[in-house]
Amino acid sequence: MKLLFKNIKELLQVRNEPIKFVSGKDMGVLPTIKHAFLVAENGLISDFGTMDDCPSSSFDTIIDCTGKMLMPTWCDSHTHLVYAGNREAEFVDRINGLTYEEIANNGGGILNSAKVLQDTSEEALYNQSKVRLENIINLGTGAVEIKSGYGLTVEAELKMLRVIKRLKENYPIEIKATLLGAHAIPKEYKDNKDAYLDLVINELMPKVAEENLAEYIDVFCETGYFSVEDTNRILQAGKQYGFIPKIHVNQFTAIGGVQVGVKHNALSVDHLEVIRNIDVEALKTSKTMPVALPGCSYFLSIPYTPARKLINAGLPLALATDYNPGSAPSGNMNFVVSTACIKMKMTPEEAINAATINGAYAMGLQDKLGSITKGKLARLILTKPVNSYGVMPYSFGDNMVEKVFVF
Ligand SMILES: N=CN[C@@H](CCC(=O)O)C(=O)O
Ligand SMILES: [Zn+2]
Repeated sequence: MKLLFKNIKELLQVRNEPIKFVSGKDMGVLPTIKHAFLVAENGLISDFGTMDDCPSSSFDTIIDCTGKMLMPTWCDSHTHLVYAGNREAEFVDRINGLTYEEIANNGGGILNSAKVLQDTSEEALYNQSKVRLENIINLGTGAVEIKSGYGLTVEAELKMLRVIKRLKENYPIEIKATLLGAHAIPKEYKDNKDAYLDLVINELMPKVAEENLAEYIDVFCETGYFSVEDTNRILQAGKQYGFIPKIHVNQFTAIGGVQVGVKHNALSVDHLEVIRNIDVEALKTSKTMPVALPGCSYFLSIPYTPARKLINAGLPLALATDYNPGSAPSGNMNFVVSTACIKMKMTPEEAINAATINGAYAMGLQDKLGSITKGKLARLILTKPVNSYGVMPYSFGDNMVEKVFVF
Protein backbone atom coordinates (compact mmCIF):
# COMPACT_ATOMS: atom_id res chain seq x y z
CA MET A 1 0.00 0.00 0.00
CA LYS A 2 1.57 3.26 -1.17
CA LEU A 3 -0.03 6.63 -0.41
CA LEU A 4 0.92 10.08 -1.63
CA PHE A 5 -0.14 13.21 0.23
CA LYS A 6 0.44 16.10 -2.16
CA ASN A 7 0.07 19.89 -2.15
CA ILE A 8 0.26 19.97 1.68
CA LYS A 9 0.03 23.61 2.73
CA GLU A 10 2.46 22.93 5.58
CA LEU A 11 3.91 19.68 6.89
CA LEU A 12 4.43 20.04 10.65
CA GLN A 13 6.92 18.61 13.13
CA VAL A 14 9.48 17.55 10.52
CA ARG A 15 12.58 16.01 12.07
CA ASN A 16 15.05 14.68 9.56
CA GLU A 17 17.25 13.32 12.32
CA PRO A 18 15.45 11.33 15.02
CA ILE A 19 15.15 13.12 18.37
CA LYS A 20 14.03 11.77 21.75
CA PHE A 21 12.26 14.88 23.03
CA VAL A 22 12.60 18.66 23.03
CA SER A 23 13.21 20.82 26.07
CA GLY A 24 13.64 24.46 27.12
CA LYS A 25 14.06 26.95 24.28
CA ASP A 26 13.94 24.18 21.67
CA MET A 27 10.31 23.62 22.56
CA GLY A 28 9.56 26.92 20.87
CA VAL A 29 10.80 25.61 17.53
CA LEU A 30 8.48 23.57 15.30
CA PRO A 31 10.23 22.64 12.06
CA THR A 32 7.92 22.57 9.04
CA ILE A 33 7.99 22.29 5.25
CA LYS A 34 5.66 24.53 3.25
CA HIS A 35 4.04 23.27 0.01
CA ALA A 36 5.06 19.72 0.78
CA PHE A 37 4.47 16.08 -0.14
CA LEU A 38 4.67 12.94 1.99
CA VAL A 39 4.76 9.28 0.98
CA ALA A 40 3.50 6.52 3.30
CA GLU A 41 4.44 2.99 2.34
CA ASN A 42 3.11 -0.05 4.18
CA GLY A 43 2.22 2.12 7.15
CA LEU A 44 5.58 3.87 7.42
CA ILE A 45 6.73 7.34 6.40
CA SER A 46 9.08 6.64 3.50
CA ASP A 47 9.63 10.05 1.95
CA PHE A 48 8.73 13.74 2.23
CA GLY A 49 9.93 17.08 0.94
CA THR A 50 8.77 20.10 -1.04
CA MET A 51 6.41 19.72 -3.98
CA ASP A 52 9.33 20.55 -6.28
CA ASP A 53 10.65 17.05 -5.51
CA CYS A 54 7.30 15.25 -5.46
CA PRO A 55 7.73 11.74 -6.92
CA SER A 56 5.70 10.79 -9.96
CA SER A 57 5.75 7.00 -9.54
CA SER A 58 2.48 5.09 -9.19
CA PHE A 59 0.53 5.18 -5.93
CA ASP A 60 -2.46 3.24 -4.64
CA THR A 61 -4.02 6.45 -3.36
CA ILE A 62 -3.26 10.13 -3.90
CA ILE A 63 -4.62 12.62 -1.39
CA ASP A 64 -4.73 16.26 -2.42
CA CYS A 65 -4.12 18.35 0.70
CA THR A 66 -4.47 21.81 -0.86
CA GLY A 67 -4.94 24.42 1.90
CA LYS A 68 -4.51 21.84 4.69
CA MET A 69 -1.82 20.93 7.21
CA LEU A 70 -0.46 17.41 7.74
CA MET A 71 1.10 16.48 11.06
CA PRO A 72 1.84 13.51 13.32
CA THR A 73 -1.08 12.28 15.44
CA TRP A 74 -1.30 13.30 19.09
CA CYS A 75 0.45 11.14 21.68
CA ASP A 76 -1.70 11.09 24.83
CA SER A 77 0.58 9.70 27.54
CA HIS A 78 -1.82 9.80 30.51
CA THR A 79 -5.40 8.50 30.54
CA HIS A 80 -7.79 6.41 32.59
CA LEU A 81 -10.18 5.86 29.69
CA VAL A 82 -11.22 2.38 30.77
CA TYR A 83 -13.91 3.13 33.35
CA ALA A 84 -17.52 2.26 34.05
CA GLY A 85 -20.41 4.71 34.20
CA ASN A 86 -19.69 8.33 34.92
CA ARG A 87 -19.61 10.83 37.80
CA GLU A 88 -22.08 13.34 36.47
CA ALA A 89 -23.78 13.55 39.90
CA GLU A 90 -20.49 14.64 41.50
CA PHE A 91 -20.07 17.21 38.75
CA VAL A 92 -23.36 18.75 39.83
CA ASP A 93 -22.33 18.48 43.51
CA ARG A 94 -19.24 20.52 42.68
CA ILE A 95 -21.30 23.10 40.81
CA ASN A 96 -23.36 23.38 43.99
CA GLY A 97 -20.29 24.05 46.09
CA LEU A 98 -18.69 20.80 47.26
CA THR A 99 -14.98 20.40 46.55
CA TYR A 100 -13.36 17.41 44.83
CA GLU A 101 -11.74 16.61 48.18
CA GLU A 102 -15.00 16.78 50.12
CA ILE A 103 -16.69 14.48 47.62
CA ALA A 104 -13.83 11.98 47.93
CA ASN A 105 -13.93 12.15 51.73
CA ASN A 106 -17.66 11.34 51.61
CA GLY A 107 -16.92 8.07 49.80
CA GLY A 108 -17.31 9.49 46.28
CA GLY A 109 -14.50 10.11 43.83
CA ILE A 110 -12.26 7.22 42.86
CA LEU A 111 -14.04 4.85 45.29
CA ASN A 112 -17.35 5.66 43.62
CA SER A 113 -15.92 4.71 40.20
CA ALA A 114 -14.35 1.57 41.71
CA LYS A 115 -17.67 0.36 43.07
CA VAL A 116 -19.39 0.80 39.72
CA LEU A 117 -16.53 -0.88 37.89
CA GLN A 118 -16.48 -3.86 40.26
CA ASP A 119 -20.17 -4.42 39.43
CA THR A 120 -19.63 -4.11 35.66
CA SER A 121 -18.83 -7.16 33.53
CA GLU A 122 -15.63 -7.27 31.51
CA GLU A 123 -17.69 -7.28 28.32
CA ALA A 124 -19.68 -4.19 29.32
CA LEU A 125 -16.50 -2.43 30.42
CA TYR A 126 -14.91 -3.19 27.06
CA ASN A 127 -17.95 -1.89 25.19
CA GLN A 128 -18.04 1.37 27.16
CA SER A 129 -14.31 1.91 26.79
CA LYS A 130 -14.09 1.21 23.07
CA VAL A 131 -16.52 4.04 22.35
CA ARG A 132 -14.13 6.44 24.12
CA LEU A 133 -11.14 5.03 22.29
CA GLU A 134 -12.83 5.35 18.88
CA ASN A 135 -13.79 8.90 19.75
CA ILE A 136 -10.23 9.97 20.60
CA ILE A 137 -8.85 8.30 17.46
CA ASN A 138 -11.28 10.40 15.42
CA LEU A 139 -10.00 13.47 17.28
CA GLY A 140 -6.45 12.73 16.18
CA THR A 141 -4.89 10.57 18.87
CA GLY A 142 -2.54 7.92 17.47
CA ALA A 143 -1.02 6.59 20.71
CA VAL A 144 -2.45 6.43 24.19
CA GLU A 145 -1.50 5.22 27.65
CA ILE A 146 -4.32 3.73 29.73
CA LYS A 147 -4.19 3.03 33.47
CA SER A 148 -5.96 0.60 35.74
CA GLY A 149 -6.86 1.99 39.18
CA TYR A 150 -10.66 1.89 39.29
CA GLY A 151 -10.67 -1.78 40.27
CA LEU A 152 -8.96 -1.68 43.68
CA THR A 153 -9.37 -5.45 44.11
CA VAL A 154 -7.11 -8.02 42.45
CA GLU A 155 -9.96 -9.29 40.34
CA ALA A 156 -11.24 -5.88 39.22
CA GLU A 157 -7.77 -4.50 38.49
CA LEU A 158 -7.10 -7.55 36.29
CA LYS A 159 -10.46 -7.00 34.59
CA MET A 160 -9.43 -3.44 33.68
CA LEU A 161 -6.04 -4.52 32.40
CA ARG A 162 -7.56 -7.32 30.31
CA VAL A 163 -9.89 -4.78 28.74
CA ILE A 164 -6.87 -2.60 27.89
CA LYS A 165 -5.18 -5.65 26.36
CA ARG A 166 -8.24 -6.38 24.24
CA LEU A 167 -8.38 -2.77 23.04
CA LYS A 168 -4.71 -3.08 22.13
CA GLU A 169 -5.43 -6.20 20.06
CA ASN A 170 -8.43 -4.73 18.28
CA TYR A 171 -7.40 -1.17 17.41
CA PRO A 172 -4.63 0.09 15.12
CA ILE A 173 -3.16 2.71 17.49
CA GLU A 174 -0.36 2.16 20.04
CA ILE A 175 -1.75 1.47 23.51
CA LYS A 176 0.43 1.29 26.62
CA ALA A 177 -0.93 -0.21 29.84
CA THR A 178 -0.14 1.01 33.35
CA LEU A 179 -0.86 -0.73 36.64
CA LEU A 180 -2.30 1.83 39.07
CA GLY A 181 -3.32 -0.46 41.92
CA ALA A 182 -2.32 2.28 44.39
CA HIS A 183 -4.86 4.84 43.15
CA ALA A 184 -6.97 5.09 46.33
CA ILE A 185 -7.32 3.22 49.60
CA PRO A 186 -10.38 0.93 49.44
CA LYS A 187 -12.90 1.39 52.28
CA GLU A 188 -12.12 -2.02 53.77
CA TYR A 189 -8.48 -0.96 54.18
CA LYS A 190 -9.19 2.54 55.51
CA ASP A 191 -7.40 1.85 58.77
CA ASN A 192 -4.87 -0.56 57.36
CA LYS A 193 -3.28 0.95 54.28
CA ASP A 194 -0.22 -1.29 54.60
CA ALA A 195 -2.38 -4.37 54.16
CA TYR A 196 -3.68 -2.90 50.88
CA LEU A 197 -0.13 -2.20 49.74
CA ASP A 198 0.75 -5.82 50.63
CA LEU A 199 -2.13 -6.98 48.44
CA VAL A 200 -0.98 -4.83 45.51
CA ILE A 201 2.62 -5.97 45.89
CA ASN A 202 2.21 -9.63 46.77
CA GLU A 203 -0.93 -10.63 44.91
CA LEU A 204 -1.72 -8.14 42.16
CA MET A 205 1.75 -7.42 40.77
CA PRO A 206 2.76 -11.07 40.22
CA LYS A 207 -0.50 -11.79 38.35
CA VAL A 208 -0.14 -8.69 36.17
CA ALA A 209 3.42 -9.68 35.35
CA GLU A 210 2.49 -13.30 34.68
CA GLU A 211 -0.24 -12.30 32.19
CA ASN A 212 1.98 -9.53 30.79
CA LEU A 213 -0.77 -6.98 31.28
CA ALA A 214 1.24 -3.82 32.02
CA GLU A 215 4.48 -2.14 31.15
CA TYR A 216 4.27 0.78 33.57
CA ILE A 217 3.54 1.24 37.27
CA ASP A 218 1.77 4.23 38.78
CA VAL A 219 0.91 5.51 42.28
CA PHE A 220 -1.28 8.45 43.31
CA CYS A 221 1.36 10.07 45.53
CA GLU A 222 -0.72 12.66 47.36
CA THR A 223 -1.80 13.75 50.83
CA GLY A 224 -4.67 11.48 51.92
CA TYR A 225 -3.79 8.84 49.32
CA PHE A 226 -0.29 7.35 49.16
CA SER A 227 2.75 8.85 50.88
CA VAL A 228 6.27 9.14 49.52
CA GLU A 229 7.19 6.05 51.57
CA ASP A 230 4.25 4.08 50.11
CA THR A 231 5.23 5.22 46.63
CA ASN A 232 8.80 4.19 47.21
CA ARG A 233 7.62 0.75 48.33
CA ILE A 234 5.44 0.21 45.26
CA LEU A 235 8.05 1.43 42.79
CA GLN A 236 10.75 -0.69 44.45
CA ALA A 237 8.52 -3.77 44.32
CA GLY A 238 7.57 -3.07 40.71
CA LYS A 239 11.21 -3.10 39.71
CA GLN A 240 11.56 -6.87 40.06
CA TYR A 241 8.85 -7.28 37.38
CA GLY A 242 10.38 -4.67 35.11
CA PHE A 243 7.52 -2.19 35.58
CA ILE A 244 8.71 1.33 34.70
CA PRO A 245 7.32 4.15 36.90
CA LYS A 246 4.99 6.86 35.55
CA ILE A 247 3.46 8.49 38.58
CA HIS A 248 0.81 10.98 39.76
CA VAL A 249 2.54 13.70 41.78
CA ASN A 250 1.97 17.26 43.05
CA GLN A 251 -1.69 17.49 42.04
CA PHE A 252 -2.90 19.17 45.23
CA THR A 253 0.19 19.16 47.47
CA ALA A 254 3.95 18.86 46.95
CA ILE A 255 5.13 16.12 49.29
CA GLY A 256 8.20 14.76 47.53
CA GLY A 257 6.59 12.80 44.72
CA VAL A 258 8.89 14.32 42.12
CA GLN A 259 11.96 13.28 44.10
CA VAL A 260 10.80 9.69 44.57
CA GLY A 261 9.97 9.50 40.87
CA VAL A 262 13.38 10.82 39.88
CA LYS A 263 15.05 8.42 42.33
CA HIS A 264 13.39 5.49 40.57
CA ASN A 265 14.10 6.85 37.07
CA ALA A 266 10.43 7.40 36.37
CA LEU A 267 9.67 7.80 32.68
CA SER A 268 7.31 10.61 33.64
CA VAL A 269 5.91 12.51 36.60
CA ASP A 270 2.42 13.77 35.90
CA HIS A 271 0.10 16.57 37.11
CA LEU A 272 2.56 19.03 38.77
CA GLU A 273 -0.09 21.68 39.38
CA VAL A 274 1.81 22.54 42.58
CA ILE A 275 5.54 22.78 42.05
CA ARG A 276 8.40 24.00 44.23
CA ASN A 277 11.84 25.17 43.14
CA ILE A 278 13.36 21.99 44.59
CA ASP A 279 11.07 19.96 42.34
CA VAL A 280 12.31 21.85 39.29
CA GLU A 281 15.90 21.26 40.43
CA ALA A 282 15.25 17.53 40.91
CA LEU A 283 13.81 17.26 37.39
CA LYS A 284 16.88 18.96 35.94
CA THR A 285 19.02 16.06 37.15
CA SER A 286 16.85 13.45 35.42
CA LYS A 287 15.57 11.98 32.16
CA THR A 288 12.05 12.05 33.59
CA MET A 289 9.41 13.82 31.49
CA PRO A 290 7.16 16.27 33.35
CA VAL A 291 3.58 15.90 32.10
CA ALA A 292 0.87 18.57 32.43
CA LEU A 293 -2.84 17.75 32.35
CA PRO A 294 -4.66 21.03 31.64
CA GLY A 295 -8.03 19.32 31.11
CA CYS A 296 -7.98 18.36 34.79
CA SER A 297 -7.12 21.90 35.91
CA TYR A 298 -9.94 23.22 33.73
CA PHE A 299 -12.54 20.75 34.95
CA LEU A 300 -11.66 20.99 38.66
CA SER A 301 -10.78 24.70 38.60
CA ILE A 302 -7.41 24.03 40.19
CA PRO A 303 -4.12 25.72 39.23
CA TYR A 304 -2.53 24.93 35.88
CA THR A 305 0.92 23.36 35.79
CA PRO A 306 3.36 26.31 35.57
CA ALA A 307 4.59 25.50 32.09
CA ARG A 308 6.65 28.68 31.74
CA LYS A 309 8.54 27.96 34.93
CA LEU A 310 9.46 24.47 33.71
CA ILE A 311 10.31 25.43 30.13
CA ASN A 312 12.25 28.55 31.19
CA ALA A 313 14.30 26.29 33.50
CA GLY A 314 15.35 24.36 30.40
CA LEU A 315 13.10 21.36 31.06
CA PRO A 316 10.92 19.47 28.59
CA LEU A 317 7.15 19.26 29.07
CA ALA A 318 4.52 16.88 27.67
CA LEU A 319 0.77 17.43 27.49
CA ALA A 320 -1.86 14.74 28.03
CA THR A 321 -5.62 14.57 28.66
CA ASP A 322 -5.88 12.57 31.93
CA TYR A 323 -9.19 11.29 30.42
CA ASN A 324 -11.11 9.96 33.46
CA PRO A 325 -14.61 10.17 34.94
CA GLY A 326 -13.78 12.35 37.94
CA SER A 327 -11.33 15.09 37.08
CA ALA A 328 -11.13 15.22 33.27
CA PRO A 329 -13.97 13.51 31.38
CA SER A 330 -12.56 14.41 27.96
CA GLY A 331 -9.93 12.74 25.80
CA ASN A 332 -9.73 15.59 23.31
CA MET A 333 -6.06 16.45 22.75
CA ASN A 334 -7.05 19.41 20.55
CA PHE A 335 -8.71 20.98 23.57
CA VAL A 336 -5.65 20.20 25.70
CA VAL A 337 -3.31 21.91 23.22
CA SER A 338 -5.59 24.90 23.00
CA THR A 339 -5.96 25.18 26.79
CA ALA A 340 -2.19 24.91 27.24
CA CYS A 341 -1.80 27.94 24.97
CA ILE A 342 -4.62 29.95 26.52
CA LYS A 343 -4.13 29.15 30.20
CA MET A 344 -0.52 28.03 30.52
CA LYS A 345 0.96 30.57 28.11
CA MET A 346 2.58 27.96 25.94
CA THR A 347 3.11 29.01 22.34
CA PRO A 348 1.48 26.87 19.61
CA GLU A 349 4.97 25.51 18.79
CA GLU A 350 5.60 24.51 22.41
CA ALA A 351 2.17 22.96 22.80
CA ILE A 352 2.43 20.94 19.58
CA ASN A 353 5.90 19.67 20.57
CA ALA A 354 4.54 18.78 24.02
CA ALA A 355 1.60 16.84 22.56
CA THR A 356 3.57 14.94 19.91
CA ILE A 357 7.27 14.10 20.39
CA ASN A 358 7.34 14.72 24.15
CA GLY A 359 4.14 12.73 24.63
CA ALA A 360 5.68 9.91 22.60
CA TYR A 361 8.74 9.94 24.89
CA ALA A 362 6.48 9.73 27.95
CA MET A 363 5.23 6.39 26.54
CA GLY A 364 8.59 5.10 25.32
CA LEU A 365 7.42 5.59 21.72
CA GLN A 366 9.81 8.31 20.56
CA ASP A 367 11.42 6.01 17.98
CA LYS A 368 8.09 5.16 16.37
CA LEU A 369 5.88 8.23 16.67
CA GLY A 370 5.70 11.93 17.50
CA SER A 371 7.39 13.43 14.43
CA ILE A 372 7.58 13.33 10.65
CA THR A 373 10.74 11.25 10.30
CA LYS A 374 11.52 8.56 7.72
CA GLY A 375 10.83 5.08 9.10
CA LYS A 376 8.34 6.26 11.73
CA LEU A 377 4.73 5.08 11.68
CA ALA A 378 2.56 7.05 9.28
CA ARG A 379 -0.04 8.07 11.86
CA LEU A 380 -1.19 11.40 10.55
CA ILE A 381 -3.68 14.19 11.10
CA LEU A 382 -4.95 16.05 8.06
CA THR A 383 -6.49 19.35 9.14
CA LYS A 384 -9.36 21.24 7.62
CA PRO A 385 -8.23 24.17 5.45
CA VAL A 386 -6.44 26.62 7.78
CA ASN A 387 -4.33 29.72 7.26
CA SER A 388 -1.64 28.68 9.71
CA TYR A 389 -1.09 26.01 12.38
CA GLY A 390 -1.68 28.55 15.15
CA VAL A 391 -5.32 28.61 14.08
CA MET A 392 -5.76 25.14 15.58
CA PRO A 393 -5.23 26.10 19.24
CA TYR A 394 -6.75 29.53 18.55
CA SER A 395 -10.05 27.99 17.41
CA PHE A 396 -10.68 26.43 20.81
CA GLY A 397 -13.68 24.13 20.94
CA ASP A 398 -13.76 23.74 17.15
CA ASN A 399 -12.66 20.53 15.54
CA MET A 400 -10.01 21.41 12.97
CA VAL A 401 -9.21 17.73 12.27
CA GLU A 402 -10.54 16.68 8.87
CA LYS A 403 -9.21 13.12 8.72
CA VAL A 404 -6.99 10.86 10.79
CA PHE A 405 -4.76 8.22 9.20
CA VAL A 406 -3.88 5.30 11.47
CA PHE A 407 -2.75 2.28 9.49
N1 LIG B 1 -5.50 12.09 40.59
C1 LIG B 1 -5.72 10.92 40.51
N2 LIG B 1 -6.36 10.30 39.53
C2 LIG B 1 -7.12 10.90 38.51
C3 LIG B 1 -8.51 11.29 38.92
C4 LIG B 1 -9.24 10.23 39.54
C5 LIG B 1 -10.72 10.43 39.68
O1 LIG B 1 -11.17 11.45 40.23
O2 LIG B 1 -11.42 9.51 39.28
C6 LIG B 1 -6.39 12.10 37.97
O3 LIG B 1 -5.30 11.89 37.47
O4 LIG B 1 -6.87 13.24 38.04
ZN1 LIG C 1 -4.49 10.62 36.14
